[in-house]
Amino acid sequence: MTYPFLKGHGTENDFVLLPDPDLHLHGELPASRVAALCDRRAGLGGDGVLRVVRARYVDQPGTGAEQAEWFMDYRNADGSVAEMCGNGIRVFARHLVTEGLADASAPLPVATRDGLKTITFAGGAADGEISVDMGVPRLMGDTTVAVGETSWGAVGVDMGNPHAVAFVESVDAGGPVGPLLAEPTFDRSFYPAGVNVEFVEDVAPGHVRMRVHERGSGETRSCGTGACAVAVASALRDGRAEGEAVTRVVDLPGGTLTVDWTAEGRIVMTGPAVLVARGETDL
Ligand SMILES: N[C@@H](CCC[C@H](N)C(=O)O)C(=O)O
Repeated sequence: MTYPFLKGHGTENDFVLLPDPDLHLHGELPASRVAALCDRRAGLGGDGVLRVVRARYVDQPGTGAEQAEWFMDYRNADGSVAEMCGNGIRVFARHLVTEGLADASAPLPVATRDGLKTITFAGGAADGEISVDMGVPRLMGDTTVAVGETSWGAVGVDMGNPHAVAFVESVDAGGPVGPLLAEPTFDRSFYPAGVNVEFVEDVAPGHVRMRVHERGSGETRSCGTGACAVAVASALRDGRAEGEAVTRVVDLPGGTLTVDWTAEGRIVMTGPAVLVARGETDL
């Protein structure tokens, strides 16, 4: 039996897409199959899997499925389930528009485990940058993270999924953050479900640079929810007032994302999304 797939990325955070509109193709999609697909040597390779499902088959409360035609079923590379993926949802939207399953000229609602997200296509074009209303961030308070013997204070930000943002002198792999081959140490009572850890360096006012170690995927070239968490932590550190609109340009190893914190308190992330391949797999 073979299954259709596509491959795509958003700022080099890369995904295997599994079109499965009527939930016939991939069954339960066990963690072992996700991990096999994401394996970079024995599989297709990816930081995660995006299963494309019609929202009417989703009966989990809180997904917004009743207001959307499509549900993004996101899995990390190790097969674990995550609530939300900021780069993934842009790639998911690119796929829908490219296949004629959605219209780029209108806002596109997509159901996720973190609720309904609304996507807009720059200039209504099917091939431009994509913006996602990521909702209202939830501040979790202060915590600490460590790499080896070096620890930093960090800010907890919930973007639907959990983040710890640490400001550091330099994010270079040759510095204290290092190559991030292993998961940073964090407070498991603060993050009982694990955490995505972002290390951030200032570049210029309103402009930062980051690296990320993702829960369930290891170090990735980019993380959309992570960039949003970083923008929130950076704006708060710089004294953002309640109701003030601020923007952060966030450089990641795989590209640049722009994050707006609106006067209404919502986070809007903008960036590219690219489809690079399609085929069939028997994994
Ligand atoms: N790369 C994603 C985040 C994917 C989920 C994350 N690893 C988690 O487990 O919370 C993004 O672009 O947001």
